[in-house]
This record gives sequence, C-alpha cells and structure tokens, in this order.
Amino acid sequence: MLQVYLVRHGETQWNAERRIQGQSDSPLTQKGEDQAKQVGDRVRSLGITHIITSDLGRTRRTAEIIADACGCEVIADSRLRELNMGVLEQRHIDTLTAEEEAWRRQLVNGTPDGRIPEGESMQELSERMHSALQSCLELPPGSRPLLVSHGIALGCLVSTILGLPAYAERRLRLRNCSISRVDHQQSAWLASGWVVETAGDVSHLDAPALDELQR
Ligand SMILES: O=C(O)[C@@H](CO)OP(=O)(O)O
Repeated sequence: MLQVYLVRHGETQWNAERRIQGQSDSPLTQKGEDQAKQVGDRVRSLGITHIITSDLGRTRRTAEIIADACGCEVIADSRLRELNMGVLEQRHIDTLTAEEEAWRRQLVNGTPDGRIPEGESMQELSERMHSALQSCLELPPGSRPLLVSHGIALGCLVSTILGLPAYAERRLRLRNCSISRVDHQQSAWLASGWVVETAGDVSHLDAPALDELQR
C-alpha cells in the first residue's frame, strides 16, 4: 500500500496579511519557517523517500526545510501549484468589490465551471492535482512520498478522493504546515484506490497559523 503525505506550506507574509496568493507568491514568515521545521521533526522518522513540491517559492522553501530533516532531494512539479486566482491575485481579501466577491464565491458555491477572470476552475485544479498524485504510483516499490502544496489545491484533492465536489475544500480546514495522508489500497471489501487516512493534522505545531480562523 502506497502512503502519500500531503503538507501545506508554512505561513507566508500574505497569508498573515490576508492577501490572495494563488500562483503569485510571497515569502514564508519566521513563523512559517518554524512550522516547516516542526513538520521536519515530525516526519523525519517516517521513512520519507521523495519530497515533491509545487514549484512556487513558498512551497519550495517549505520543502527544502523538510528535506533537510529527511535527507532526501526535492523534486518540483507545477501540477501541485495553488488554484490560479486570476485578476484577484495579490489583492487583500477585505477590499474586494461586490462583483469581485461574487467571482470568488462562484468557486465555493458549486458553479461547475466558475472561475475568477483569467483564473482556473476547480475542475481544472482537481484534474492536475489527481494527475500529480497518480504519478506517485510510478515511483519504485517501497517509496513513501511527501507532497508539499497549497490550501485550496490539497483541500480539493482530499475532498474529491472522498467523493465530494471539489468546492467542498471550503469545509476542510487545512492550516499552514498541516499534515494529511492518503493511501492507495487494493481491497475487495473496502474501497479500492485512494483513501484518506488523515486530514489537516496540526498536532506537531506549537502554534497553528491563524489565517484560516480569520476568514
Ligand atoms: O493562495 C492563497 O492565498 C491561499 C488560499 O487558500 O493558498 P496557500 O496560502 O495555501 O497558497
């Protein structure tokens, strides 16, 4: 059975300021760096063989810190990027106009192809995240990969594995540097394929980020 660990990156400057990142980027705060070290401490004895990360700066930095603890190399995969939030990227969440807020809401209310202008739909996000996860099945037998990605992207992946719509990610709290795990199992009795073992564990963090609570 393949076990895949899923980690959201550490807190960033814009997470703390409540600004929308998407595929734009901001650096980890000191707290974010500390969170990533705590993930490293938590997973160093788990036998992680590969660290595969979104190619954005905040995830790469988080991955490097975890890789230092695990002693494995970091592989970048652009399929693990955050949802492209188009024209709203870099904006402060509290300054959106009513029209802009309606674009954002399309993503969370189930409009099938809802997207922010110049952005990506949840369906497109789901397809590329599942494609990245599926690639883990091609790793050598005995591998135990850890993927570093983003809040909406990982929430969408976990929700859709559970058979929920992609926008159900809004009901799943995946804080910065939370750890989730999905396993690929073959079972005649239980569901075959991907199953969710853990979602959003923050018990290894001394101070979970507040950004999700502030929304
Ligand atoms: O892009 C963002 O602003 C947030 C949205 O949840 O994602 P992350 O901080 O995980 O990249």
